[in-house]
Amino acid sequence: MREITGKFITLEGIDGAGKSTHLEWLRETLVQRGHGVVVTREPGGTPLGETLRGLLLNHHMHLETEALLMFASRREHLAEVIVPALQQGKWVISDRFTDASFAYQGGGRGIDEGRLRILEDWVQQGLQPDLTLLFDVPLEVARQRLSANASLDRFEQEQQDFFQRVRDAYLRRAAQFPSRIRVIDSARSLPAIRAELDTLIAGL
Ligand SMILES: Nc1ncnc2c1ncn2[C@@H]1O[C@H](COP(=O)(O)OP(=O)(O)O)[C@@H](O)[C@H]1O
Ligand SMILES: Cc1cn([C@H]2C[C@H](O)[C@@H](COP(=O)(O)OP(=O)(O)O)O2)c(=O)[nH]c1=O
Repeated sequence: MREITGKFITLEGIDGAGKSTHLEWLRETLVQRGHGVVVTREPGGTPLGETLRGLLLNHHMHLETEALLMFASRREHLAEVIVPALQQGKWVISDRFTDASFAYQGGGRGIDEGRLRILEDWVQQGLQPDLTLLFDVPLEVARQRLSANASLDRFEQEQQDFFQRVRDAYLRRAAQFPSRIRVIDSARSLPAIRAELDTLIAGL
């Protein structure tokens, strides 16, 4: 297998935390530094993954089916997009990755963490992001930001207690992997957040 020479950055947080807002800025900043950059997302990132995303965001399904499809989409994404780009020395930025499965399917839906770890090992075979930016905001702030958005998907329509469990699970995971997952206080102004992101990516 070819060596991995690129860097893998993932963005995480509850819906409305501000991930998408920072994604384009991050891409431009890395391009300005001379890196080849691939921006992608989960669920999705490949033609098959985008079809699975449509089902995951709109169809009701058993909670374990949901978890399995998230990892099926991820398997395809790694094989078709993430690993080849990293082998070419590119920097890959993914809007969500496996921490989202631990937060939403684990924390939110209550799937046993051990089962998710089996899927993680199977699909990733040890590959982990170099840096995960966890955009963290209180639920009320995220809800207010989302309310500007007219059509909410199956996850965004969940109740506050669901998002509280998701946020708590993200923060537990950040405490478990402190050198990989950096918690960004996303209730601050955009310039303040960008200054912190700048420092974090400079350290990669
Ligand atoms: N730091 C911030 N301050 C004020 N508004 C923000 C901030 N970050 C994001 N927003 C706004 O909140 C909304 C949701 O942000 P978005 O990036 O789409 O969230 P996510 O991708 O995490 O669901 C958008 O309207 C965005 O402009
Ligand atoms: C990657 C992933 C996403 N999700 C959920 C979280 C989000 O609510 C949803 C779609 O993510 P996202 O792309 O952040 O939604 P949007 O485009 O509306 O900002 O998928 C999981 O539940 N598990 C996962 O493993």
